[in-house]
Amino acid sequence: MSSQEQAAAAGRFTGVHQWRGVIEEYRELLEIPAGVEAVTLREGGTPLVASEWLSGVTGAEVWLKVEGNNPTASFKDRGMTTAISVAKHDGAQAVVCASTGNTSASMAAYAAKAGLKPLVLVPEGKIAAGKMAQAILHGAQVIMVRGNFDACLALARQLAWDYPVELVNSVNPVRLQGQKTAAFEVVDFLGDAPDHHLLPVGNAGNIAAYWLGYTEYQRLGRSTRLPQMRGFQAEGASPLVTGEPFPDPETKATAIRVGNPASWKLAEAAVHESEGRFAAVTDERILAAQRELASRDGVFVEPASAAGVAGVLQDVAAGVSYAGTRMVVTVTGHGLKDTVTALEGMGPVVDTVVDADVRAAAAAAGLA
Ligand SMILES: Cc1ncc(COP(=O)(O)O)c(C=O)c1O
Ligand SMILES: N[C@@H](CCOP(=O)(O)O)C(=O)O
Repeated sequence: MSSQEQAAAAGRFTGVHQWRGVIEEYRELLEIPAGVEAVTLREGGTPLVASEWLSGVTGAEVWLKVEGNNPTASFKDRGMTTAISVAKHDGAQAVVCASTGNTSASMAAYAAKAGLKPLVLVPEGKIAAGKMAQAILHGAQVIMVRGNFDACLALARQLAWDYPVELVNSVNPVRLQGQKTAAFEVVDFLGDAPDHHLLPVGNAGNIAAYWLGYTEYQRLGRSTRLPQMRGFQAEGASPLVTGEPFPDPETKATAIRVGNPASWKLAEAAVHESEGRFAAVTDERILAAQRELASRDGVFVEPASAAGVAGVLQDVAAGVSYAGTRMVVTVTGHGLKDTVTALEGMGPVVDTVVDADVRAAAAAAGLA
């Protein structure tokens, strides 16, 4: 017996297949130049976690695609490995992005790994502390802009146009190449595409990327069907629902506080071609969904990430039937990124203080 076989027999991790990151796992399906060396933090390979709670609520088989398990704790890493790898391959020295937080955290991490200079433009006062800390610790130069995300993106585009710095927002098509691998993983895991795929939508690159992935897999014969794509936006930032840009988008789900999504047309095409739809969910529903997901399924996501879950609950309350179907709901980023918003509105939840005494603790816990 080889040492690997012995380790496997003993039930230990053998390293037979260590996940290599999305470029090496799916290189032949990615439209990136041949020979690009992967700048990777072993992103992707995230779990599909069965949600007994949502399955019970809907009568469907519901899976959560938990993207907070990526290296910088959001789905952005899938696109950043490709964008930064190609930027480095092409000789870039510096990269820039506009961000509501997660893109900046991801870009900064991959730029650090690649030895590139990261420059971040964020809307002043609207970035969760955890994301800001990530960008700063990874060495980004962070510039606060008096304006919203859409203004930051316009500025980032102009900077990349006028100066030697590569734009790595999702308007860079290489980003979507990486992000489409989430759809590949769903099919690889489930054996086929689900009936419905639900997810939060902000700048709209991700829903476009999933659709790209699903349609490519079907064309390759790796799946037999396509899911209906259902995108959920925060009510105060729901241009894809109303059909008009929001000049002043507002939502507590700061990650999706976007008034004029860059991938508007691609997202509309995904929804139209899949016979899906967009819908808006209120901040109250988003925050309630975030709390329920954490307390019922043990999955802690940031507010924006709960928009798809809020959408499922809203649909069911409105009489939409998912019964008997198979659904995937992407939860896009980890809850630890924004603990302030998570605890807001919960009141004094930890207000019991006792001496280090077992009887006092038992009495306070209602055990005695
Ligand atoms: C946590 C989180 N969820 C959802 C989204 C929305 O993704 P997209 O902008 O690709 O629509 C973003 C970023 O926009 C995000 O950071
Ligand atoms: N939520 C995003 C907004 C920018 O998205 P991108 O996918 O176009 O980079 C963020 O995290 O900044």
